[in-house]
Amino acid sequence: MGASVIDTRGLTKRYRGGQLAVDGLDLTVPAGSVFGFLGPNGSGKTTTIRMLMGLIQPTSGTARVLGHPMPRASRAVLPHVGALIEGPALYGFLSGRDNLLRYDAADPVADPRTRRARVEAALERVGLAAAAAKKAKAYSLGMKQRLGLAAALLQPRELLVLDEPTNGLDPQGMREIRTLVRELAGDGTTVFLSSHLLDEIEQVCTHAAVMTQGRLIAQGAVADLAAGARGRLVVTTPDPGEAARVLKEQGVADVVAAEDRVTGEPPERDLAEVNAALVTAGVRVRGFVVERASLEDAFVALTGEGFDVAG
Ligand SMILES: Nc1ncnc2c1ncn2[C@@H]1O[C@H](COP(=O)(O)OP(=O)(O)OP(=O)(O)O)[C@@H](O)[C@H]1O
Repeated sequence: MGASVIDTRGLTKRYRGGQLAVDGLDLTVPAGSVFGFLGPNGSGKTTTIRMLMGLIQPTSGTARVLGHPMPRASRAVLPHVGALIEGPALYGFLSGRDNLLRYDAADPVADPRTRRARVEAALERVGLAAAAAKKAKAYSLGMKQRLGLAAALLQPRELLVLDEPTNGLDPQGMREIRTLVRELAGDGTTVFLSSHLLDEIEQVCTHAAVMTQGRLIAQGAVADLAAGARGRLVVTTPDPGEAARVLKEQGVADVVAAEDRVTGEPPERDLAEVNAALVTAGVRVRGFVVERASLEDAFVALTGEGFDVAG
C-alpha cells in the first residue's frame, strides 16, 4: 500500500438535474491519519463519499481507494473498508448482538466459524457488551450509532469511512463517538470522517480537507491549516476604549472591544512596540498575547466569511 489511502484527481459529479455537487476534487488522505472532511451542509461531502465507496459513478475524474480505482475495484477494496453512511440499518426487535450476528451472516466473505467471537469483540470494542442483549429499539441514538460502528468493525479494516457520525447525537453521545474514533485511529486504522462541525474536526482529526460548494479550498495537517492563518492579538485591560484607539493607531486591523478584552489582527511591526505604545498612552495592560489560530480562523481567512452551517 502506498502512502495515501484515498487519492482523487479531478473527481467531479454532476447530477442528472444539472446540479454540480462535486467539482474537480483532488483529495489525498495519508495512511494512518484521522482525516476530517469538513464542509457546510450541501457542500458535496456525501456525494464524494458515495463515489469513493463505488455507490455512484463520477461524471469525470478518478478515485483510488487503498491503491485501487473505484468503482472498478469495488469488490477487491470494499472488504477492507468499514463504512457508516447515513446511519446504520437496524432491526429494532432484535438485540444489539443479534443484529450483528445477522449482519455478519449476510456478508459472503465472513467466516461463520469465527462469527460469535468477532461479534463479541466488536461489541466490546464499542462499549456495548453490557447492553448486547437489549433490543436495539431500546438503544439511544448514540448506542445505535455505536452498534453501526461495531458492524463496520466485524472484520479488520484498513480504512473506516464515517459520514457525519455524530449527527443528531447529544453532547454525551458525541463524546463517546469521538473517543471511539480516537481509539480506533490509535490501533492504526485510517479514519475518514465527514462533519460540518469545525470544533469536532479540530478535536479529533490529524488532517482535514475543507469543502465549500463542491470545491476543495484547503487540505493538510490540521496544525498546518491553522498555522496558515494568523492568530489574533488579545489585550486584556480595564481601559478598552483607549486601548482600541491606540491599537488602531499602531496598525492593528479589525479591532473589536468587548468588556475588558480588545482583539485585532496583529500588525507586521514588532509587537513590543505596540505594547509600549499602549503603556505610554496610559492604558493599563493586564494581558498581551497572540492567541493561536484555530481552524475556524483558517477557514475565515480562506473564504473571507464565517463558517456557515445553515442548511
Ligand atoms: N441524488 C441527487 N440528485 C440531485 N442533486 C443532488 C443529489 N444528491 C445531492 N444533490 C445535491 O448535491 C449537492 C451536494 O450534496 P451532498 O449531499 O453531497 O452534500 P453534503 O455536503 O453531504 O451535505 P449534507 O451534509 O447535507 O449531506 C447539494 O446541492 C444537493 O442538493
